[in-house]
Amino acid sequence: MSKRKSVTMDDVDGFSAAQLFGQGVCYTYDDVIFHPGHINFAATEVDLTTKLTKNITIRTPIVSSPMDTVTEADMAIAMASVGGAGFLHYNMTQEEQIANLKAVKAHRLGYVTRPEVVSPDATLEFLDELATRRGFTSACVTDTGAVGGKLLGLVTSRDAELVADRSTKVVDVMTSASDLLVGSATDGVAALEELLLKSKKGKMPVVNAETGELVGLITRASIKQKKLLPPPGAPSLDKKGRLLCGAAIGTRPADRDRAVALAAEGVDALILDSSQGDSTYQIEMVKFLKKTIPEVDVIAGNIVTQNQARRLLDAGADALRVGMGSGSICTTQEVCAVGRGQATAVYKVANLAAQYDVPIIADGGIQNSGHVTKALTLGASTAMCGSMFAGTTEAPGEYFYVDGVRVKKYRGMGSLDAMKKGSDTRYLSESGHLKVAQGVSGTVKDKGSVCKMVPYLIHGVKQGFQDMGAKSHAHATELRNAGDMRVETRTGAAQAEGGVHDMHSYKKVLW
Ligand SMILES: NC(=O)C1=CN([C@@H]2O[C@H](COP(=O)(O)OP(=O)(O)OC[C@H]3O[C@@H](n4cnc5c(N)ncnc54)[C@H](O)[C@@H]3O)[C@@H](O)[C@H]2O)C=CC1
Ligand SMILES: O=c1[nH]c(=O)c2[nH+]cn([C@@H]3O[C@H](COP(=O)(O)O)[C@@H](O)[C@H]3O)c2[nH]1
Ligand SMILES: [K+]
Repeated sequence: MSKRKSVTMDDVDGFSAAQLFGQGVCYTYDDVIFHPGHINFAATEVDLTTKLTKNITIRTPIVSSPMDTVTEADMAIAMASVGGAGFLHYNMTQEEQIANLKAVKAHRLGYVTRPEVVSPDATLEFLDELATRRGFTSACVTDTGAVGGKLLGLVTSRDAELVADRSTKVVDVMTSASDLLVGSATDGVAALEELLLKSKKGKMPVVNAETGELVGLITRASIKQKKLLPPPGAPSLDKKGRLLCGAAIGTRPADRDRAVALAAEGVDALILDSSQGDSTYQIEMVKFLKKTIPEVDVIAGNIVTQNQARRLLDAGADALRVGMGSGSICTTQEVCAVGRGQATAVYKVANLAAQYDVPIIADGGIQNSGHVTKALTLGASTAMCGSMFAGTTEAPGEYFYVDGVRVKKYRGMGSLDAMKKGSDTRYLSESGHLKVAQGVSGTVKDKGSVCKMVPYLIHGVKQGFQDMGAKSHAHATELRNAGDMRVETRTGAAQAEGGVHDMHSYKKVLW
């Protein structure tokens, strides 16, 4: 018999999530910290495949928020390309939102996102204006002035720069289609890229060989750019092989028409975009949508409690969006005195939604990969980001400089700024002329492309899962439900210790 005294452990080392979140205190991501688990697999083996909604599975558990400084077509294309999803905002007309959706659905991976296209009658002056605003050096010319029109030619800065008369029409200076290197859309992207590289040319329009209609553009610069990015992995696609795309709508009567029109163009999921989703308006809307366009999944919200969740789940919601006042630009908790700490909100709502087999989206307050990891391990199936993706190349709006720093605008959808643009037709509009903002407007730094950011972010999350000993989302759920995933709160000093400290100076470079 061994003489060594048997080793005893404290009865309680950390808490189960149920214990921690059942004490009448609400916490957010930074308040809580997870205990490491046992590692017997590599971080690269972690599978983060998850449900966006009841019927949609995606490989990358991150989505972009339907805000007018975050998600239009370019962001939705980029997010689906890296295996996540984007939700088009609706602070624009129905026609504009449909045009954005069509651009996503028409996009082919490997092609330039939304190539510049002009009509043959456009003047060089018009081209100059476009170039200054959008910073491009060439444009395809089609009979309709848009992708889908018959390709007539290509106009580059070289064709146009030395022409003194700026009222000259594009048709008079362009290189016509018959003299161009043109690819056929039936060829794969790899073959098209090879053709372009071999030709030593800079750009190649790609057409439908039978009709001559422009399908897209491949450029030497875009091939080079792709080589600099981490491999994106499998994209998120719909049943027809097109990029997945979601969109937001409201709960006003006109939003019913908008929803039906979006469904006709192939939208995959609709978010009912509200700060407080537990309303008769939303319940009626969920029921209407499930009856009228059952092929489209409906995401209801925002909510933060089980009571709110139950009503929306009973109405038939296919996913719930969780978060009230947690967003970086949100002032709802200050203005309205309602909301909840985001970690508690996610945990509590996820617990109830799991009983309906409905996934939840943790929306707002995500600042780093650790927050995504916490959201997912507390029960969210995806994390929704606003500020993290604002300021990227794919976010709407142009860059400008503030105190020498390159920035883009980022604003809350309930800010006065956004309300002026259009959401005032709904936002607190019951009060007539009185407008009380529930968000702010400001700027965020240039962050480069989301196509580069997301793969690193996801790898950070995979490392977090590995540290906790969870191989997948389902495994994390198992550990959490069994009480094997241990969690504690952190004091202010512990939080400070967990961050960078005692440095004279440092630079935080994440990847
Ligand atoms: N997640 C969050 O913490 C917050 C998000 N936001 C964002 O701000 C934007 C605006 O949010 P909300 O003002 O909550 O938008 P909303 O459209 O849900 O509500 C605006 C007002 O219209 C009323 N309303 C809605 N449907 C109606 C109908 N059918 N008939 C009559 N009245 C109706 C609502 O009760 C509310 O008073 C959204 O993009 C939202 O995501 C704003 C504040 C907080
Ligand atoms: O109180 C608010 N006032 C607003 O004006 C506002 N606009 C957006 N949102 C919500 O914030 C989320 C984005 O949050 P992050 O920037 O932290 O990612 C978004 O996804 C929204 O849920 C708002 N909340
Ligand atoms: K906030």
